[in-house]
Amino acid sequence: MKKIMLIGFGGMAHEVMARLPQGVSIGWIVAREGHHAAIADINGGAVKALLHPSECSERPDLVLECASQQAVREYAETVLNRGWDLAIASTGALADAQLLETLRSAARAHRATLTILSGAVAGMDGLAAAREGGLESVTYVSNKSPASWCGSPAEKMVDLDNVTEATVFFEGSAREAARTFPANANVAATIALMGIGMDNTRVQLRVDPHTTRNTHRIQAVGAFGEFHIELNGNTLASNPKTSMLAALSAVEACRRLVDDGLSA
Ligand SMILES: NC(=O)C1=CN([C@@H]2O[C@H](COP(=O)(O)OP(=O)(O)OC[C@H]3O[C@@H](n4cnc5c(N)ncnc54)[C@H](OP(=O)(O)O)[C@@H]3O)[C@@H](O)[C@H]2O)C=CC1
Ligand SMILES: O=C([O-])CC(=O)C(=O)O
Repeated sequence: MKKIMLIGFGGMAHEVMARLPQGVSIGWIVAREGHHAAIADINGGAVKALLHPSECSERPDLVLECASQQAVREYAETVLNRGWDLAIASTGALADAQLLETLRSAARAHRATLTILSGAVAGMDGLAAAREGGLESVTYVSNKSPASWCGSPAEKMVDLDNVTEATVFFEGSAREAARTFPANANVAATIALMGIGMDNTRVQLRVDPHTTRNTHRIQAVGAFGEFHIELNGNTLASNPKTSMLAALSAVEACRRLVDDGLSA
Protein backbone atom coordinates (compact mmCIF):
# COMPACT_ATOMS: atom_id res chain seq x y z
CA MET A 1 0.00 0.00 0.00
CA LYS A 2 1.37 3.42 -1.01
CA LYS A 3 0.91 6.13 1.60
CA ILE A 4 0.69 9.78 0.64
CA MET A 5 0.69 13.10 2.47
CA LEU A 6 -1.90 15.68 1.45
CA ILE A 7 -1.31 19.37 2.00
CA GLY A 8 -4.66 21.20 2.21
CA PHE A 9 -8.13 20.13 3.27
CA GLY A 10 -10.35 22.04 0.83
CA GLY A 11 -12.24 21.26 -2.36
CA MET A 12 -9.42 19.58 -4.22
CA ALA A 13 -8.20 17.54 -1.25
CA HIS A 14 -11.71 16.21 -0.59
CA GLU A 15 -12.08 15.24 -4.26
CA VAL A 16 -8.76 13.37 -4.10
CA MET A 17 -9.88 11.55 -0.94
CA ALA A 18 -13.17 10.56 -2.58
CA ARG A 19 -11.46 9.22 -5.71
CA LEU A 20 -8.30 7.72 -4.25
CA PRO A 21 -7.10 4.81 -6.41
CA GLN A 22 -6.97 1.33 -4.90
CA GLY A 23 -3.60 0.64 -3.35
CA VAL A 24 -3.10 4.25 -2.23
CA SER A 25 -3.97 5.54 1.22
CA ILE A 26 -3.65 8.88 2.95
CA GLY A 27 -1.28 8.78 5.90
CA TRP A 28 -1.02 12.44 6.76
CA ILE A 29 -2.82 15.70 6.05
CA VAL A 30 -1.13 19.03 6.62
CA ALA A 31 -3.86 21.52 7.53
CA ARG A 32 -4.60 24.35 9.88
CA GLU A 33 -5.60 23.37 13.41
CA GLY A 34 -9.29 24.08 12.84
CA HIS A 35 -9.45 21.02 10.54
CA HIS A 36 -7.62 18.60 12.82
CA ALA A 37 -10.71 17.19 14.56
CA ALA A 38 -12.33 16.40 11.20
CA ILE A 39 -9.12 14.77 9.97
CA ALA A 40 -8.93 12.64 13.12
CA ASP A 41 -12.40 11.26 12.23
CA ILE A 42 -11.33 9.97 8.80
CA ASN A 43 -11.18 6.14 8.62
CA GLY A 44 -11.35 5.71 12.39
CA GLY A 45 -8.23 7.77 13.07
CA ALA A 46 -6.05 6.29 10.30
CA VAL A 47 -4.96 9.72 9.08
CA LYS A 48 -2.62 11.94 11.12
CA ALA A 49 -3.26 15.68 11.10
CA LEU A 50 -0.10 17.79 10.95
CA LEU A 51 0.62 21.50 11.09
CA HIS A 52 3.83 21.07 9.10
CA PRO A 53 5.30 18.24 6.99
CA SER A 54 8.38 18.18 9.25
CA GLU A 55 6.20 16.57 11.98
CA CYS A 56 6.10 13.37 9.92
CA SER A 57 8.76 10.83 10.89
CA GLU A 58 8.10 8.33 8.08
CA ARG A 59 8.66 8.72 4.33
CA PRO A 60 5.48 9.36 2.32
CA ASP A 61 5.45 7.85 -1.16
CA LEU A 62 4.22 11.20 -2.46
CA VAL A 63 3.40 14.59 -1.00
CA LEU A 64 0.48 16.20 -2.84
CA GLU A 65 0.03 19.93 -2.43
CA CYS A 66 -3.63 20.98 -2.91
CA ALA A 67 -3.64 24.09 -0.76
CA SER A 68 -2.27 27.44 -1.96
CA GLN A 69 0.76 29.25 -3.32
CA GLN A 70 1.52 30.22 0.29
CA ALA A 71 1.62 26.53 1.23
CA VAL A 72 4.21 25.91 -1.52
CA ARG A 73 6.30 28.73 -0.10
CA GLU A 74 5.90 27.39 3.46
CA TYR A 75 6.42 23.65 2.99
CA ALA A 76 7.88 22.65 -0.38
CA GLU A 77 11.55 23.13 0.47
CA THR A 78 11.23 21.07 3.67
CA VAL A 79 9.57 18.25 1.74
CA LEU A 80 12.21 18.17 -1.02
CA ASN A 81 15.09 18.52 1.44
CA ARG A 82 13.90 15.27 3.01
CA GLY A 83 14.12 13.60 -0.39
CA TRP A 84 10.33 13.16 -0.61
CA ASP A 85 8.64 13.46 -4.01
CA LEU A 86 6.30 16.42 -4.27
CA ALA A 87 3.51 17.21 -6.76
CA ILE A 88 2.06 20.72 -6.69
CA ALA A 89 -1.23 22.23 -7.83
CA SER A 90 -0.42 25.80 -6.79
CA THR A 91 2.13 26.18 -9.56
CA GLY A 92 1.81 29.97 -9.58
CA ALA A 93 4.14 30.03 -6.54
CA LEU A 94 6.90 29.27 -9.04
CA ALA A 95 6.40 32.69 -10.63
CA ASP A 96 8.87 33.63 -7.90
CA ALA A 97 12.11 32.87 -9.78
CA GLN A 98 14.12 32.55 -6.57
CA LEU A 99 11.70 30.02 -5.07
CA LEU A 100 11.73 28.04 -8.33
CA GLU A 101 15.54 27.84 -8.24
CA THR A 102 15.56 26.93 -4.52
CA LEU A 103 13.11 24.10 -5.07
CA ARG A 104 14.89 22.84 -8.19
CA SER A 105 18.21 22.66 -6.39
CA ALA A 106 16.64 21.02 -3.31
CA ALA A 107 15.09 18.37 -5.58
CA ARG A 108 18.40 17.77 -7.39
CA ALA A 109 20.44 17.66 -4.18
CA HIS A 110 18.12 15.20 -2.45
CA ARG A 111 17.11 13.12 -5.50
CA ALA A 112 13.46 14.06 -5.11
CA THR A 113 11.08 14.94 -7.92
CA LEU A 114 9.05 18.12 -8.12
CA THR A 115 6.04 17.46 -10.34
CA ILE A 116 3.96 20.23 -11.87
CA LEU A 117 0.44 18.78 -11.98
CA SER A 118 -1.23 19.46 -15.33
CA GLY A 119 -4.13 20.78 -13.25
CA ALA A 120 -7.11 22.32 -15.00
CA VAL A 121 -5.59 22.20 -18.51
CA ALA A 122 -4.62 19.61 -21.09
CA GLY A 123 -1.86 19.51 -23.66
CA MET A 124 1.11 20.20 -21.38
CA ASP A 125 2.92 17.15 -22.82
CA GLY A 126 2.50 18.52 -26.37
CA LEU A 127 3.57 22.02 -25.30
CA ALA A 128 6.75 20.68 -23.67
CA ALA A 129 7.45 18.62 -26.79
CA ALA A 130 6.89 21.66 -29.04
CA ARG A 131 9.38 23.62 -26.92
CA GLU A 132 12.11 21.22 -28.03
CA GLY A 133 11.78 22.57 -31.59
CA GLY A 134 11.52 26.22 -30.51
CA LEU A 135 8.34 28.13 -29.67
CA GLU A 136 7.53 31.56 -31.13
CA SER A 137 4.52 32.45 -29.01
CA VAL A 138 2.19 31.01 -26.41
CA THR A 139 -1.01 32.76 -25.38
CA TYR A 140 -3.50 31.72 -22.74
CA VAL A 141 -7.07 33.01 -22.32
CA SER A 142 -9.05 32.14 -19.20
CA ASN A 143 -12.83 32.64 -19.20
CA LYS A 144 -14.76 32.05 -15.98
CA SER A 145 -18.02 32.96 -14.27
CA PRO A 146 -18.33 35.88 -11.84
CA ALA A 147 -18.56 33.32 -8.98
CA SER A 148 -15.16 31.97 -9.99
CA TRP A 149 -13.51 35.37 -9.75
CA CYS A 150 -15.31 36.32 -6.53
CA GLY A 151 -12.89 37.12 -3.70
CA SER A 152 -10.02 37.79 -6.12
CA PRO A 153 -8.51 41.15 -7.19
CA ALA A 154 -10.86 40.93 -10.20
CA GLU A 155 -13.46 42.47 -7.87
CA LYS A 156 -11.58 45.77 -8.11
CA MET A 157 -11.06 45.56 -11.88
CA VAL A 158 -14.60 44.79 -13.03
CA ASP A 159 -18.09 44.95 -11.49
CA LEU A 160 -18.61 41.20 -11.05
CA ASP A 161 -22.21 41.58 -9.83
CA ASN A 162 -23.39 43.63 -12.79
CA VAL A 163 -21.27 42.47 -15.73
CA THR A 164 -23.60 41.67 -18.68
CA GLU A 165 -21.20 40.29 -21.28
CA ALA A 166 -17.82 38.54 -21.44
CA THR A 167 -15.27 41.15 -20.35
CA VAL A 168 -11.48 41.13 -20.35
CA PHE A 169 -10.18 42.60 -17.09
CA PHE A 170 -6.51 41.58 -17.19
CA GLU A 171 -3.84 41.34 -19.89
CA GLY A 172 -0.23 40.69 -19.06
CA SER A 173 2.44 38.07 -18.54
CA ALA A 174 1.96 34.69 -16.88
CA ARG A 175 4.17 35.90 -14.04
CA GLU A 176 1.90 38.89 -13.33
CA ALA A 177 -1.26 36.78 -13.68
CA ALA A 178 -0.09 34.00 -11.35
CA ARG A 179 1.06 36.48 -8.71
CA THR A 180 -2.01 38.71 -8.86
CA PHE A 181 -4.57 35.86 -8.91
CA PRO A 182 -3.07 33.14 -6.67
CA ALA A 183 -6.25 31.05 -6.46
CA ASN A 184 -7.33 31.51 -10.11
CA ALA A 185 -4.37 31.74 -12.47
CA ASN A 186 -2.07 28.84 -11.59
CA VAL A 187 -2.80 27.51 -15.06
CA ALA A 188 -0.97 30.53 -16.52
CA ALA A 189 2.14 29.49 -14.59
CA THR A 190 1.79 25.84 -15.57
CA ILE A 191 1.64 26.79 -19.26
CA ALA A 192 4.63 29.11 -18.80
CA LEU A 193 6.69 26.42 -17.06
CA MET A 194 5.96 23.91 -19.84
CA GLY A 195 6.35 26.46 -22.65
CA ILE A 196 8.22 29.74 -23.13
CA GLY A 197 8.47 30.99 -19.57
CA MET A 198 6.71 33.36 -17.20
CA ASP A 199 7.52 36.62 -18.99
CA ASN A 200 6.94 35.55 -22.59
CA THR A 201 3.62 33.75 -22.06
CA ARG A 202 0.83 36.23 -22.75
CA VAL A 203 -2.32 35.95 -20.63
CA GLN A 204 -5.82 37.36 -20.90
CA LEU A 205 -8.34 36.87 -18.07
CA ARG A 206 -12.07 37.28 -18.73
CA VAL A 207 -15.25 37.14 -16.72
CA ASP A 208 -18.33 35.80 -18.49
CA PRO A 209 -21.77 36.03 -16.83
CA HIS A 210 -23.16 33.48 -19.34
CA THR A 211 -20.96 30.57 -18.29
CA THR A 212 -20.68 28.29 -15.30
CA ARG A 213 -17.56 26.62 -16.65
CA ASN A 214 -13.85 27.41 -16.47
CA THR A 215 -12.70 27.72 -20.08
CA HIS A 216 -9.00 27.62 -20.90
CA ARG A 217 -7.76 28.46 -24.42
CA ILE A 218 -4.14 27.93 -25.35
CA GLN A 219 -2.53 28.89 -28.63
CA ALA A 220 1.06 27.82 -29.25
CA VAL A 221 3.07 28.64 -32.38
CA GLY A 222 6.53 27.32 -33.18
CA ALA A 223 8.72 25.29 -35.52
CA PHE A 224 6.41 22.29 -34.94
CA GLY A 225 3.43 24.19 -36.40
CA GLU A 226 0.57 25.56 -34.33
CA PHE A 227 -2.02 24.27 -31.89
CA HIS A 228 -5.16 25.63 -30.31
CA ILE A 229 -6.64 23.91 -27.32
CA GLU A 230 -9.96 24.85 -25.78
CA LEU A 231 -10.96 23.10 -22.60
CA ASN A 232 -14.35 23.76 -21.02
CA GLY A 233 -14.03 22.48 -17.50
CA ASN A 234 -16.77 21.82 -14.99
CA THR A 235 -16.00 23.29 -11.60
CA LEU A 236 -16.00 21.54 -8.23
CA ALA A 237 -19.35 21.88 -6.45
CA SER A 238 -17.43 22.86 -3.33
CA ASN A 239 -15.30 25.54 -5.03
CA PRO A 240 -16.34 27.33 -8.25
CA LYS A 241 -12.78 28.64 -8.67
CA THR A 242 -11.38 25.15 -9.18
CA SER A 243 -11.95 22.91 -12.19
CA MET A 244 -12.76 19.28 -11.55
CA LEU A 245 -9.95 18.35 -13.96
CA ALA A 246 -7.42 19.95 -11.61
CA ALA A 247 -8.50 17.59 -8.83
CA LEU A 248 -8.50 14.67 -11.26
CA SER A 249 -4.90 15.46 -12.25
CA ALA A 250 -3.99 15.03 -8.57
CA VAL A 251 -5.87 11.71 -8.47
CA GLU A 252 -3.96 10.60 -11.57
CA ALA A 253 -0.66 11.46 -9.87
CA CYS A 254 -1.71 9.04 -7.10
CA ARG A 255 -2.59 6.36 -9.64
CA ARG A 256 0.92 6.58 -11.09
CA LEU A 257 2.19 5.28 -7.74
CA VAL A 258 0.42 1.96 -8.25
CA ASP A 259 0.11 1.58 -12.03
CA ASP A 260 3.15 0.39 -13.84
CA GLY A 261 3.34 -0.25 -17.52
CA LEU A 262 1.94 2.45 -19.75
CA SER A 263 2.93 6.05 -19.15
CA ALA A 264 1.74 9.17 -21.03
N1 LIG B 1 -2.87 24.10 -11.30
C1 LIG B 1 -4.18 24.25 -11.48
O1 LIG B 1 -4.70 24.06 -12.59
C2 LIG B 1 -5.02 24.65 -10.33
C3 LIG B 1 -4.47 24.93 -9.11
N2 LIG B 1 -5.24 25.25 -8.04
C4 LIG B 1 -4.57 25.50 -6.75
O2 LIG B 1 -5.01 24.53 -5.83
C5 LIG B 1 -5.35 25.15 -4.60
C6 LIG B 1 -6.37 24.32 -3.85
O3 LIG B 1 -7.61 24.34 -4.52
P1 LIG B 1 -8.94 24.04 -3.71
O4 LIG B 1 -8.78 22.84 -2.88
O5 LIG B 1 -10.04 24.10 -4.68
O6 LIG B 1 -8.98 25.33 -2.75
P2 LIG B 1 -9.80 25.50 -1.39
O7 LIG B 1 -9.79 26.95 -1.10
O8 LIG B 1 -11.10 24.78 -1.50
O9 LIG B 1 -8.93 24.73 -0.31
C7 LIG B 1 -7.63 25.08 0.03
C8 LIG B 1 -7.25 24.34 1.31
O10 LIG B 1 -5.86 24.52 1.57
C9 LIG B 1 -5.70 25.04 2.88
N3 LIG B 1 -4.51 25.89 2.95
C10 LIG B 1 -4.22 26.94 2.17
N4 LIG B 1 -3.02 27.44 2.51
C11 LIG B 1 -2.56 26.67 3.52
C12 LIG B 1 -1.38 26.70 4.31
N5 LIG B 1 -0.43 27.61 4.09
N6 LIG B 1 -1.23 25.76 5.28
C13 LIG B 1 -2.19 24.84 5.50
N7 LIG B 1 -3.33 24.77 4.80
C14 LIG B 1 -3.50 25.67 3.82
C15 LIG B 1 -6.98 25.78 3.19
O11 LIG B 1 -7.09 25.92 4.57
P3 LIG B 1 -8.26 26.71 5.32
O12 LIG B 1 -9.51 25.89 5.08
O13 LIG B 1 -7.82 26.66 6.74
O14 LIG B 1 -8.31 28.07 4.70
C16 LIG B 1 -8.00 24.84 2.55
O15 LIG B 1 -8.23 23.74 3.40
C17 LIG B 1 -5.83 26.56 -5.03
O16 LIG B 1 -5.70 27.49 -4.00
C18 LIG B 1 -4.89 26.87 -6.17
O17 LIG B 1 -3.69 27.43 -5.64
C19 LIG B 1 -6.61 25.27 -8.15
C20 LIG B 1 -7.21 25.01 -9.34
C21 LIG B 1 -6.47 24.71 -10.54
O1 LIG C 1 -9.27 25.42 -11.88
C1 LIG C 1 -9.11 26.24 -12.80
O2 LIG C 1 -9.86 26.29 -13.79
C2 LIG C 1 -7.93 27.14 -12.83
C3 LIG C 1 -7.50 27.72 -11.58
O3 LIG C 1 -8.22 27.84 -10.61
C4 LIG C 1 -6.13 28.19 -11.54
O4 LIG C 1 -5.51 28.32 -12.61
O5 LIG C 1 -5.63 28.46 -10.43
